[in-house]
Amino acid sequence: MAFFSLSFFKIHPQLSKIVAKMTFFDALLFYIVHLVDKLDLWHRLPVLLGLAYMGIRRHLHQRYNLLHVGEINGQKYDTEEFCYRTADGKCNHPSDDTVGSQGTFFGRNMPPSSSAYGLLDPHPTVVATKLLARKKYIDNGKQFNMIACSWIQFMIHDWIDHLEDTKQVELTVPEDIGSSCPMKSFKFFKTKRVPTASLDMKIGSLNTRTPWWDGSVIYGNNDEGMRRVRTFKDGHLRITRDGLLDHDEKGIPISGDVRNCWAGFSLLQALFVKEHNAVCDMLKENYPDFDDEKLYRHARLVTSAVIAKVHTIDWTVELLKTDTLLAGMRLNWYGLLGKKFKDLFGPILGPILTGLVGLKKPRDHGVPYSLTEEFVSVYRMHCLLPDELIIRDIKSTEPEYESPPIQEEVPMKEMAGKEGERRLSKIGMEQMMVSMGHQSCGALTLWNYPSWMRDLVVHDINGEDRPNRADMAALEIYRDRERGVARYNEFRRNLLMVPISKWEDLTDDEEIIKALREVYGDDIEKLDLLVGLHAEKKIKGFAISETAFFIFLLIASRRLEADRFFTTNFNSQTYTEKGLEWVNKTETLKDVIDRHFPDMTRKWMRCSSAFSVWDSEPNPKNYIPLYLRPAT
Ligand code: HEM
Repeated sequence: MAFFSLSFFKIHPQLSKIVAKMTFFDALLFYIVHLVDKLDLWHRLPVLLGLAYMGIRRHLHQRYNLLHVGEINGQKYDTEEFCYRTADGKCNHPSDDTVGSQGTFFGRNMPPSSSAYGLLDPHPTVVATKLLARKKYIDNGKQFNMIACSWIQFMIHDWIDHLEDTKQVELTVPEDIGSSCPMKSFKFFKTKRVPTASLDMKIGSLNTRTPWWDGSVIYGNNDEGMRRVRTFKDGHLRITRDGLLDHDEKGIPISGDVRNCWAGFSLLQALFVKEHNAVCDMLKENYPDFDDEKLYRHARLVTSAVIAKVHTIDWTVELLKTDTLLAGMRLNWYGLLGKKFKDLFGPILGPILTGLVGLKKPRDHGVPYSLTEEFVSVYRMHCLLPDELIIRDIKSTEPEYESPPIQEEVPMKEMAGKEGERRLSKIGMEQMMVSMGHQSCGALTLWNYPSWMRDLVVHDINGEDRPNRADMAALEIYRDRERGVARYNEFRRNLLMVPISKWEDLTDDEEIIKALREVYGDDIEKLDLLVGLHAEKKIKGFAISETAFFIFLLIASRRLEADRFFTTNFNSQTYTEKGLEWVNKTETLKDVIDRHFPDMTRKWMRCSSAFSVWDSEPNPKNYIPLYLRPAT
């Protein structure tokens, strides 16, 4: 019926303003996308049509949702000389050595928020208490396990972290909700705001990690970090005999990034150190004249590509479990013609037919590569974390594929920081991996923010405990506002989405609507982004909101196509023939686990991906070719 009402054809004035700046062709594409959105249709279309929709949307975002922050003043350099990933991310962009290096600006996907609401409107602790705080743990069912949860933290610590100011802020809980808050007040460092020489974006913030997909989570973000983790023998990284990370005299792990670590996160770091060292050994065997430096550089390229591939065609496919997204993610890596064609003939036919990886030249769509403020905000996924980690007894003599029995439930707080490291060394790598594989992680929904994170010991950049604890739920609300990230409805409009016009457009849940009214009244424009993302009705199969997904659609491709080492230099000259073969033969996290623990998945994993709950059913066989499948 909505089809025939006048309001159906109306476009929000902010959207009209954006469309007015588009070319005629792009405006036409926008109207197609907008019509499909109004009918809430794209995710219900057959795979090929769904892909076409995503292709058009990504094109529009590449044109209208990439904003550069800061100056562009790097130097030209010799790309032949720097045909490896440098310690601080310099020398990747083909003509500007600084793009994407440590300490460069976060970009933006939209202008800073234009709303006039204050930093404390409504108070972040009120939002946290009334809308975010966990009432009862809600999990993700069989779709996503604790390895998947740790994986995304592993990625975040590869890509992004904001530089802090030396000035502190104190948030004091208003009296009327005081009794329901774990802390009466808490102090934290402001985000450092840095002036830029640019006229459009006068201020921005800096990324202390290298935003490239360069494995900095295990290799470090600069020369000093890189030196800490290397053994300088045979290209290897430091690891202990039990296969876990080494620690310094204070008990802090020695790895590329150690801030706010917990046992599940350091487990993945250790797994990929093992992977790096195994690549070094393979290279040494095949290229005996390679010295330590050459082995290290090539193994870093290979291991970073394995990480990027696992994320693209394994993790993301489990996060967004529909045929259309399975096709979309495989298309990004292999193209429409698929793996067999690409393995045989190489990436010869451009992005659509043979994928983004291996393109002749990197593509940044006219905007130098960085990760963005909005990307950080949609990755605020602390609700994935449970209250307890369930440790399984893997020595039990249960028949194959039955879940190993529960041995112990450990509060997550005890699995974090130095205490978590101590516990992990007792549990060991195998038992921890199998346990995490069998536990579902938390769902990204309201009232599911882990209570233990509302009184959290936070780390500084060196992994040391800070004296001031934080209410993370309230802090996250504050951070988005402080950084000028648009609130939910403005965010949607800037992303060319249909805005909500009443709470009922966001959710059918009456209890949630009542709580939203209590906090924001009837002012839907005031709704915080984090709350909106967690309240939004989800597309079937998606563990995240559609709004967050559209940022992913843009950035997931960009991380590959803007990187010289996934495009021009994704070849056997740069990676070595055997190195490239290693990447091409590794498809999933299961492949990596199998390499280092040959019996583990055979014995304990029943499902198809290491990111789903391990005792769940494997994906059913589907004889219809992927691209010809109907709507799911
Ligand atoms: C035990 C596990 C974890 C702990 C203790 C932890 C703790 C923290 C802390 C203290 C911050 C900085 C807060 C601030 O000052 O703004 C932070 C930031 C962040 N965390 Fe986590 N986190 C954990 C897991 C995760 C997971 C699973 C994700 C999933 C995506 C995640 C995503 C983020 C993001 C996106 C930021 C913002 C980074 C930035 O501001 O640049 N974290 N986390």
